[in-house]
Amino acid sequence: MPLVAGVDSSTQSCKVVVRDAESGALVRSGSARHPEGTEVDPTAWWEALEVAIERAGGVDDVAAVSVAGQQHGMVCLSDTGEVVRPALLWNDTRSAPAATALIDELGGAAAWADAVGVVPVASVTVTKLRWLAEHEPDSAAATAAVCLPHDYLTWKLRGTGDITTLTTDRGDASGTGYFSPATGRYRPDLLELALGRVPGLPTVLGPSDTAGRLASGALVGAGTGDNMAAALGVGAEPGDVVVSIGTSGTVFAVADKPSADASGLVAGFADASGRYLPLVCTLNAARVLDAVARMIGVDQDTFAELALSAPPGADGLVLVPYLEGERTPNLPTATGALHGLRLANATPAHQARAAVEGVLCGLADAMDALVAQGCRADRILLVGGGARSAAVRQVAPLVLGRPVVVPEPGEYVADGAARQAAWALTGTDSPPRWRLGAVDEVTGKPTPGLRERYAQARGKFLDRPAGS
Ligand SMILES: Nc1ncnc2c1ncn2[C@@H]1O[C@H](COP(=O)(O)OP(=O)(O)O)[C@@H](O)[C@H]1O
Ligand SMILES: O=C(CO)[C@@H](O)[C@H](O)COP(=O)(O)O
Repeated sequence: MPLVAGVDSSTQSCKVVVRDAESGALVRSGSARHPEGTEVDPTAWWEALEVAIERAGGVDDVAAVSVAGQQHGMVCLSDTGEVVRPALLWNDTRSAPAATALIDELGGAAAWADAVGVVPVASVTVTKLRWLAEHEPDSAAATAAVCLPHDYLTWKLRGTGDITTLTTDRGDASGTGYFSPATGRYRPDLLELALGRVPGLPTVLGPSDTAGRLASGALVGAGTGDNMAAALGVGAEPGDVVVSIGTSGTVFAVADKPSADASGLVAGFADASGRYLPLVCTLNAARVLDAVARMIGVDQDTFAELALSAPPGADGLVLVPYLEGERTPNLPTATGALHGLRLANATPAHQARAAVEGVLCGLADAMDALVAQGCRADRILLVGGGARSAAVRQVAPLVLGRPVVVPEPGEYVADGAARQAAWALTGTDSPPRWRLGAVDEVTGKPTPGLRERYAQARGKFLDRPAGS
């Protein structure tokens, strides 16, 4: 049976899986770390991809490969295909004032939601281009083409070196702020509004299209954004809500119609199957747990044990998790806060519990916003690195207020990319059916008063110190 490879070039690392194209069975895998920070030289992602491929036993024997990547990152290329400046990532908040200006200039949030399905916040690529034009005009002038992380890696894999051959897909393009998921077309006027001109853009491929070939002759699929790939990886269908706890916290659903939420809470993305992917994203998820584990001086497993040893609701201790500022709600200069501290709850266990509950309360708010947009939440699937935590798995239904289905720990973004590669190979109308594998259904009684207490606390925090 032919093999296919899927890549997840996410914020913290690059993961590669090699699977059987027909059954989806995992054959081998590898990963490599990415540099820290909210601006990263894209060549570091390429180097990490090469290492991860090697650790996965290479791709010389695969028949097709697809790349999924962290969304929104601004990759600027010169006319000879050199990187002009480090990419600004989805979690870089410096373009928040540019987002506000662009909203005003187009006539308000509803105008953006109608045009491209998203209301710009600092994460969205179009705001980063405005920041570039204002703060680094030389880099802006040197930018002959702009693309996204998965577009860049897909192009590097094909090795043409010619920026006119860049490709993307409608899923990732829908996170730029200059592509309309509803029409399937770029909005060059919005790009011009941001940057003052229209640089070269990747060609938008369909879900099972081929971008080109590797030197080995293997097909290169269209690739997509990491959340779109995760939806493919878990086989999400309308009625499913996926909650992903990675560097970002995301809550999303597959939908048959495009969405346009003028409140800006729900981003109306396209998916990787030809449908749509309304999504809410927070900047603060697994890394909040990492940070609190560090603060109390324990590893992940001890952190989870501590969190589960504290009572639900942490005896009133509430963590507002805005350590990175926040995107949903749109509070780019916010910081985190601990509220309700008393002698009785001043313990590592209470802090661990409050951290898990705080992150999940933010995602429960996100799920409410998604449901308010008309998405059904018949089944909730929990994935991402944070879902490896026993505390997250057990506390999730107590906060989300419904049973939660947890697939076996795995790399669902890379799996989704592999499934897309298999689809490019077969050329069928829909992606091949791969079995999801064992799932664990976790239930529990919702914690009384927890979300109300979080709602009381979430607006109370200090802003970041000036200049930081
Ligand atoms: N057992 C665990 N408990 C808690 N967090 C975990 C555990 N395993 C991994 N993580 C966290 O998951 C995060 C990485 O998740 P991942 O989905 O790979 O992120 P990304 O795709 O954004 O790079 C890291 O912050 C890591 O600390
Ligand atoms: O910005 C978004 C979604 O809109 C993020 O979800 C990024 O796509 C990064 O994903 P992870 O690295 O956290 O998986």
